[in-house]
Amino acid sequence: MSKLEHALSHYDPTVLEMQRALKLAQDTGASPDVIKSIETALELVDLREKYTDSVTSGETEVFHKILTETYKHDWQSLHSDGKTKWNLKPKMMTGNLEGQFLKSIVSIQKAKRVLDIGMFTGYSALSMAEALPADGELVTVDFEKYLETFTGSLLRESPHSKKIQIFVGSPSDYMKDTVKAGKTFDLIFLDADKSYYLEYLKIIFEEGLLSPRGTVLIDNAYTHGLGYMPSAGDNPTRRVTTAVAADQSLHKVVVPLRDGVLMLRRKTDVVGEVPQ
Ligand SMILES: C[S@@+](CC[C@H](N)C(=O)[O-])C[C@H]1O[C@@H](n2cnc3c(N)ncnc32)[C@H](O)[C@@H]1O
Repeated sequence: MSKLEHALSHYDPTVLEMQRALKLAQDTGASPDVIKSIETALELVDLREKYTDSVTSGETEVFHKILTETYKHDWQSLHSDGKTKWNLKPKMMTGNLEGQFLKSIVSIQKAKRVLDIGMFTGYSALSMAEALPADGELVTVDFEKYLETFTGSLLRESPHSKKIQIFVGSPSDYMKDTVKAGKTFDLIFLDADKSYYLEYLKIIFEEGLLSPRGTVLIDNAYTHGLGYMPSAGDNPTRRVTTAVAADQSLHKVVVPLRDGVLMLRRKTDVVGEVPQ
């Protein structure tokens, strides 16, 4: 598979387990029918992904460039040389399927102000910015100083970058300052370090960062299975999803797209009224 296909199967634990089962079946001399059946299951996953991609709107040239440049870059050396805090990896990009989903939500929401936490090379930021009106604004936050120039120049390839503002630093500081300044966001996408999400959600819902009728999207609700595998034990993903599931003020839905996207809204914004 070409790297640029940017498929989900590389982190779906079910697929990894099926690949393991296939190898076990081959190594232990299982019947040809068993081997064929496992191969068919793996092929079906691949076909489903290709089908999903073929029906979904395709990516434009600028996104192809983001993908290509991100895959070409030597992130490992940057990290080893101390130029990035995180060992950044191309597979961290949201990619076309999720990008188109984010874009749809921005347009359905009729959002004018969007906050993107975890910029990396700007795939999610630009996907959402493309759906904003001309006077819309998207702020993308990342703690990696290195990305300011690298991602900034990639984003400038698109005219929609005029709506994008890059903030390098701590997301909670940015969020708190925004609340103090009396500004809100209509859509907030979280795609960074999950250990901080409960703190972000407090600022978003309790301190008022989210506009009335706003929406929050949290990426990696599955986190390669950490959200639901019994063997995974306690981890940041599960702490966030457990807290969210218990919060009766929120309407929540896990969208099983790529690594899972958790959509949150205030329940009062979702539950309709009964006609009198
Ligand atoms: C999964 S990537 C984001 C991918 C991006 N949304 C996209 O579509 O390509 C996570 C990003 O979050 C950033 N990050 C991680 N921890 C952070 C933190 N505590 N504060 C700010 N940014 C952080 C990383 O530098 C990385 O660029």
